[in-house]
Amino acid sequence: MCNLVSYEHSSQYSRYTAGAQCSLDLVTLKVFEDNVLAREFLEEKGNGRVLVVDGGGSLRCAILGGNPAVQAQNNGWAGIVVNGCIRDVDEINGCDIGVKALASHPVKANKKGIGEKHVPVYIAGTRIFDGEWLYGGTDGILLFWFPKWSCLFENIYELDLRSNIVSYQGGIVCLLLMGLCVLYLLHSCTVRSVPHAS
Ligand SMILES: O=C([O-])CC(=O)C(=O)O
Ligand SMILES: [Mg+2]
Repeated sequence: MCNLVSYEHSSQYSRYTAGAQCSLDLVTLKVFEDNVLAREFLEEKGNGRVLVVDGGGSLRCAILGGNPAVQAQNNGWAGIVVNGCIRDVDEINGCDIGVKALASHPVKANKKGIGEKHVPVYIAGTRIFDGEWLYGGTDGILLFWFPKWSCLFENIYELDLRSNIVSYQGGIVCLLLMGLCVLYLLHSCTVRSVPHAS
């Protein structure tokens, strides 16, 4: 297990957790030691989204630097989660966006533009899908399977970028509830289909 360090502007992360707005849909990106696609994303309007960059956990160079982080702030992104390293940490900490990464590294990444956008990624034991919703806070990150209803099911799963602890408790409760609903529906149908003996 790797130690994940949190680079975050605390006010931003308290903004993530304040009020159950459920408004932070995430965008996924899979790259390896290359920062071009992340920069491309952050040049777009963020509209309060969070960019989740799976850099394969590489600790050999930084796939996010200060320039794109500033751009992300100016373009209205809410945060960036990096399964890899970042550089220009002081500049990033000065930005009013939440950034979480594994560590910092002074070396720049490649600029070949290789990677995949909007694909499922696997970070800290958790599969993360494009379009899911995310809350980031100083305690870690909460992800929600289905956006519109996610407010109803807190803690569907938790990705803690400091300790790598993933909690499925809420998800299990949610699955049990759904299972009970299915059983109830099946039971109702069965009862209705019994012919009257008269
Ligand atoms: O220029 C780079 O590749 C990385 C960097 O420091 C930045 O984006 O600010
Ligand atoms: Mg820089």
